[in-house]
Amino acid sequence: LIDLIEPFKIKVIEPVRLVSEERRKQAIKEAGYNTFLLLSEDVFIDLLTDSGTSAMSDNQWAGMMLGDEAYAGSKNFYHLEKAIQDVLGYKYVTPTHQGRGAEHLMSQALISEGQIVPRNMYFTTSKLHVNIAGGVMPDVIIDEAHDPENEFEFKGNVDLLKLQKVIDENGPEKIAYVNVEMNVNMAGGQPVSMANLRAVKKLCDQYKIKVIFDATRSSENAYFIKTREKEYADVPIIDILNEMMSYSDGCIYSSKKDCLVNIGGFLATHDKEIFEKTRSMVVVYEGLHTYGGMAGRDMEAVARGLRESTQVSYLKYRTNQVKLLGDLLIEGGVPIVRPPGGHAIFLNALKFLPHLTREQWPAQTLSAAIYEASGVRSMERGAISKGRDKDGNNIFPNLELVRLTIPRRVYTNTHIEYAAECIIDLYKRRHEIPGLKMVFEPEYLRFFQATFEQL
Ligand SMILES: CC1=C(O)/C(=C\N=C(/Cc2ccccc2)C(=O)O)C(COP(=O)(O)O)=CN1
Repeated sequence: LIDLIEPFKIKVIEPVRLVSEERRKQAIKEAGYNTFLLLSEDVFIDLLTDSGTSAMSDNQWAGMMLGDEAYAGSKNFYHLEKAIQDVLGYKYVTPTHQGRGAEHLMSQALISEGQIVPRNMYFTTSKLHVNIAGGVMPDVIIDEAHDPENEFEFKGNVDLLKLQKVIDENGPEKIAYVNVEMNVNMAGGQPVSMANLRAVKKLCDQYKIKVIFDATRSSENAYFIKTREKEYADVPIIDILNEMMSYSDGCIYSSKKDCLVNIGGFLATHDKEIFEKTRSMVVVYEGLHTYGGMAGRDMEAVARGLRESTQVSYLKYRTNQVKLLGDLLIEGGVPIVRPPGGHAIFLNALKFLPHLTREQWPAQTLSAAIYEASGVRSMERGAISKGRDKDGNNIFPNLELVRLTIPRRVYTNTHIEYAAECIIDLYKRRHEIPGLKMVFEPEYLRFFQATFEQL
């Protein structure tokens, strides 16, 4: 039990309720079988996302009362800048309203038309901002990441041969930067090893290619380095993070995850030129360079949350709660991506619903069926999220997944056990679940607003 014990006690609660099965059937139908379109009040346990859904600490809430809402030079910005310098080791900080703001600035600053941004594995908004800036984003992740059952403990790693091939085939000048995400979301929350980060930087330095991290879940990645790379077993998380970031020129960071806040983002860099480019743009798209679309109080909460996210007792509890869900589902025979990720458990919808064709959208079907059966909300992370190729054809990735994403410091292990029990019950009657057909498809990031009907 000691591995699961919460390093906190609860001071404030927010009531949740399980609406009737009849209401759930109606609600998911009204939402077009798209969990993004459900009303929060109809959701019992919300495992849609870990983004912006964490519980803040008393330390962070106290910080909210210390918001310096000066338009320019807010002291909370300097607290945020100092926290990033201390925890991540970057010298320069450009604040943004959330991760997409940082992705927008970074891609606009570094990419010119036709350039390439190799990334271990795509993330939807990251890829879209690279495309908007005129670039393309080929995946260079190791093959193991595409095999849900493969238990390699660093499935987020960059495949150095694939990266070398992209450089050789296109020439280093065509590479805008190499982009490495930590605890790779679309691969199942899978970490990158320190050894791999070091090797990627060494390779890129040979060609003077910049390395930009997506550090959104880097504290959890640091914890996996500490527990899985033996030479780091006794190294403090903050030192592991500093070393990780030393193998990059800069990062984008959606503070809504590991920084334990409900809104916020930033771009941080060692490179004065990147800083000056993005700092000049932030005033056009996000706000002044000392608030970037965040209130002073929000910057204070991020500064305090980033420091809190390096506590081993918290990271141990957090990642073990995710693993508890994974272990319960494995025990119940439910096919999931292994090993359990840092922020979520991903169900293998192809194996869960083998009677459906890809055009019946197994992952979309499963996420809707889970809600109807249990009031638990999950997120489709398969072909609907992947979208269409440049010829307009649907892409059907190996990883047709449903993500059960655990918010930080929010749910108890009883909630986790309830979700596991309901999904195991659903698995037993999986052949009864009908597929879906898409009846509305928006132009951008279709997974947010597409609607479906049962076949
Ligand atoms: C690795 C990574 C992320 O996971 C990320 C956001 N993730 C999210 C939120 C989301 C975004 C798009 C579709 C579905 C859900 C997540 O549910 O997983 C962003 C954008 O940050 P932003 O949401 O603050 O703009 C950048 N990088």
